[in-house]
Amino acid sequence: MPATILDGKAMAKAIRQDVARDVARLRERGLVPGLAVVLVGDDPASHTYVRAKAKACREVGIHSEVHHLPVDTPEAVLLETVRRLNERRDIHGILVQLPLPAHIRPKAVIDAVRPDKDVDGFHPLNVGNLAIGDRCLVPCTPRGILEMVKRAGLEVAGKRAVVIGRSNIVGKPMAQLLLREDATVTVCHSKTPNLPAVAREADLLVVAIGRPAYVDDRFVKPGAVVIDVGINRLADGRLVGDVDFAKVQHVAGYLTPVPGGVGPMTIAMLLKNTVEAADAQAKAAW
Ligand SMILES: Nc1nc(=O)c2c([nH]1)NC[C@@H]1CN(c3ccc(C(=O)N[C@@H](CCC(=O)O)C(=O)O)cc3)C=[N+]21
Ligand SMILES: [Mg+2]
Repeated sequence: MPATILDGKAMAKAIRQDVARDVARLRERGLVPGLAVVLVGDDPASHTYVRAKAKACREVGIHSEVHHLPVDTPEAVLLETVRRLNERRDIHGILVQLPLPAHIRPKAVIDAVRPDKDVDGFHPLNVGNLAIGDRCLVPCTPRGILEMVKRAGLEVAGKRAVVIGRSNIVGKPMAQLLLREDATVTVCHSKTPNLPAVAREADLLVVAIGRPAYVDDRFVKPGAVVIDVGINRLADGRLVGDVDFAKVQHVAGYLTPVPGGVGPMTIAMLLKNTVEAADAQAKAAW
């Protein structure tokens, strides 16, 4: 039996409708959630994502603004931009689009964002609070994946989860979230011996390694839930994930497509994080 496809596009649409309702309620109280996206340089993929984020904000009633800086912007100027946004009462979420040009230290920039406006969940305070299990802003992609799994009615507690990839943006926070949901979690990476055998233990397999169609049917236990975080643009313009969809669809029980899987959920969670940040900041101001 072929895998059930987890439709991230449809789920994200439903979430955006929920968020629109939440925004309307905040607006009735005179609170307009505001998101600032800072984009340095002219990377075409980054521009596409930033446009998608702005459109999503517009559709749910979140104020959004894009601060577009030239590729040769000094780090100090970027830091000053972030600090000005930190101090604005009308901006509740700040996202500095990654990757940054090589002359800018991403850590300096991530550390400069006020933790309560850090809608990416990348600041060390949010990372630490996620690990401890305290209140925090959770990174959008892992949060979107968990939301997808729950909306599909799939159980996480007690399951074997394997995460391939250990980035600070996806792999590590994904592992923390799954652990918090009582999964038994293994994190694998390029130095893991016999990766297919380890992956094959998973009831829930999350793939975020950034290699097109790397995970094939040998990595997948029959019936497993397979989440493909990859977005790889091939030379012919096609967008493919890190999972070989054609092969894995015959083995997996559930599978996310690319496009239309994790990507739209990431944007939906950015909207949710922005609304939650606005709500928390308004409460803190009382
Ligand atoms: N500070 C920061 N935060 C991020 O969250 C962040 C970032 N930097 N840098 C880049 C990555 C990538 N990312 C995506 C979001 C949505 C889609 C998405 O919606 N993709 C569509 C297709 C898009 C297309 O067709 O190109 C889909 O999968 O269906 C993809 C990728 C957020 N990122
Ligand atoms: Mg996707």
